[in-house]
Amino acid sequence: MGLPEPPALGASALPAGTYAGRTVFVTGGGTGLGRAIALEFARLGANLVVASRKEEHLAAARETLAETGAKVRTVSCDIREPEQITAAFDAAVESFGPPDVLINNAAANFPVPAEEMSPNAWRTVVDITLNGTYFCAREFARRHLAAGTPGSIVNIGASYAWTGGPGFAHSAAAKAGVKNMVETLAVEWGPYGIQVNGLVPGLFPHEDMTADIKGNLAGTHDKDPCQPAMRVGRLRELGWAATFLASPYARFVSGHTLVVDGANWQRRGLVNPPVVTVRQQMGKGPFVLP
Ligand SMILES: CCC/C=C/C(=O)SCCNC(=O)CCNC(=O)[C@H](O)C(C)(C)COP(=O)([O-])OP(=O)([O-])OC[C@H]1O[C@@H](n2cnc3c(N)ncnc32)[C@H](O)[C@@H]1OP(=O)([O-])[O-]
Ligand SMILES: NC(=O)C1=CN([C@@H]2O[C@H](COP(=O)(O)OP(=O)(O)OC[C@H]3O[C@@H](n4cnc5c(N)ncnc54)[C@H](OP(=O)(O)O)[C@@H]3O)[C@@H](O)[C@H]2O)C=CC1
Repeated sequence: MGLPEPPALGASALPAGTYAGRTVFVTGGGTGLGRAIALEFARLGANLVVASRKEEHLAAARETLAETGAKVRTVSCDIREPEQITAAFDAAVESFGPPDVLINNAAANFPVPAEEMSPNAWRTVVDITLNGTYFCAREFARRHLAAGTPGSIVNIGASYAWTGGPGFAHSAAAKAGVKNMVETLAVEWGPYGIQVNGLVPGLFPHEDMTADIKGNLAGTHDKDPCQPAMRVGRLRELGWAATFLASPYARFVSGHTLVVDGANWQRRGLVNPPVVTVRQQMGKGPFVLP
């Protein structure tokens, strides 16, 4: 049986128009989870700013979000580059005024045994996932602090921030940093009216997943018997969680990371299954020095 299906796409837990006149800035909002989150804000009346590197992803955001009637601005931006983030926020202000909400969703990840990872591979993932998230939060907060206006930040995380992530040493370490940053920034910026929370998706397969991650999830299916929920997440479930966390109804929720994963990360057996190394899971033979 498992956990019941949620209400249909288009239903909302929040009143219609909750985000009317508000602007939401979503990094990586042209694909996958970022786009699903942006869509839920758009349905609730927000203006959307979507920032990422690739024009094809920005075009996908414009197409999806236009269907809701929302006003959308897309801007090319690599979140590793603070000056590009500043320019992206300038573009947002030009279109809609200062963003009220920042969804720090963009991230990078690929499976690789830790002993095989190049220094540049480590740096790249940490630079996008941890540094980029901080640079965006910094840009958002500096503008609000200077103007004396409130705001809300939601950082998208991953549950291996707590557990570690064999095969994902770079991303797991970066996401642990992202979760820790939520707790620090919520305290530092709360006095200025800025709420900072985290949102951790469980398994939410989608068509935009990179080939690496798709390969890693081969065998997963809709009614996944490996999940305590006996199913994977539905994208709208994440959209509802994000729009709640950033809404007026969650103003006293800050410094919290909400996990939406059907309890998957808590899963333990009475008896441990045999250990299968990351190399074996990836079909690799013994490590040899190059
Ligand atoms: C699982 C559940 C949790 C999910 C969490 C998620 O985040 S899902 C979200 C997932 N979504 C995304 O990740 C979307 C965004 N991801 C991306 O844009 C790319 O995957 C990126 C992260 C590589 C960045 O691109 P870029 O053009 O900036 O970088 P670049 O191409 O120049 O590579 C830099 C270095 O990395 C190396 N390297 C790369 N791949 C592999 C590999 N498979 N193996 C080993 N190494 C690899 C590459 O060789 C190079 O090192 P070198 O050779 O110089 O020593
Ligand atoms: N899908 C899942 O099951 C899970 C996802 N997550 C997290 O959810 C979030 C979204 O993941 P998902 O939708 O699956 O992944 P996607 O690969 O679909 O999305 C990643 C997005 O980040 C953008 N991005 C990547 N690098 C940069 C950069 N340097 N600058 C600006 N934008 C960038 C990409 O756009 P572009 O290429 O145009 O730059 C893309 O839109 C991530 O934080 C991920 O870690 C966590 C746990 C599970």
